[in-house]
Amino acid sequence: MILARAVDVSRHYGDTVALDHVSLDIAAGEIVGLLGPNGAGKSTLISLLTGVRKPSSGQVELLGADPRRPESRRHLGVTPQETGLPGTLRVGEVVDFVRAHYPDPLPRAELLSRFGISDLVRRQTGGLSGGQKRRVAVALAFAGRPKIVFLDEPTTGLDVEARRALWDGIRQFHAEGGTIVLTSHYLEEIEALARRAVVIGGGRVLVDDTVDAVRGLVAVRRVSLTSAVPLPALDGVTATDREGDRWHLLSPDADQLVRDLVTAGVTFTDLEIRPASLEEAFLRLLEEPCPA
Ligand SMILES: Nc1ncnc2c1ncn2[C@@H]1O[C@H](COP(=O)(O)OP(=O)(O)OP(=O)(O)O)[C@@H](O)[C@H]1O
Repeated sequence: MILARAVDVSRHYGDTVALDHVSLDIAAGEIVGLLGPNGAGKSTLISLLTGVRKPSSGQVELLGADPRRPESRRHLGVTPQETGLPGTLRVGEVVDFVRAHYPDPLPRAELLSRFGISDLVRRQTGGLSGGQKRRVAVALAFAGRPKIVFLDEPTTGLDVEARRALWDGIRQFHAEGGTIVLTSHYLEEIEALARRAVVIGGGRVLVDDTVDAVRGLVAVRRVSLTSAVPLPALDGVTATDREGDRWHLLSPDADQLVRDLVTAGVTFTDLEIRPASLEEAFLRLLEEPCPA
């Protein structure tokens, strides 16, 4: 059963094309990770699927109907990238306020304990730290026992322990049959939660595959070295940057690259190899011919 669907959807903001003919189905029981660089269109896609905005063209569906209809939205939970909590209310009061909008909400204590924030129940939200506010905002998406939840960068800015507590809450919801779409800038987060990853870049779906497959695509190494002489053309190198004598090369196979450098007789010093950042890997994907 398809819970959310985008069919050939585009969305423009003035001259900016935020989404460009995107099609996507989210089936019941899935956890789908949306990945992509800043400005790729992830938040826009979420805003269309949750009925906050309308597409410029194409169709969106939530639970088989227009996401703007209250009947569809009753089964929806959302935590946008930025949320405002009423600062003078206590966490317990905010939770009850949100719960009151749903026919069969989770009990307050259960919701708080699932997301590891029971100790905050009597605190005014205005006095919470940024990370604590974020945890409350994410928990609120689950208050009404939704069928599908959209989380836009749920754990950005959280420490490791808080992140794991939120992951546990998300996993429990999924284990009970819930469906989740989340965006993240951390591949680690998508790996921890999702099986399917959709990479969005320049408003288009670049890759829609298993997390394992996407990990393979973005597992690029950054090889840095100092060499006074220009480097020869090397197999597998997808990008080269030079700052004076310092060279930075991107390659999926750093071991082979180093062997090739030695074989080519290049004299180098200060060799450094590290994983390329996700942003570097996405830029590389964006430069490749689009498989979608
Ligand atoms: N309200 C708006 N008005 C004008 N342009 C917008 C608006 N919202 C988004 N955009 C533009 O649309 C494009 C897609 O933005 P979007 O926020 O959907 O990307 P994103 O993938 O969520 O990025 P990030 O990872 O930075 O959150 C960007 O070029 C952005 O500047």
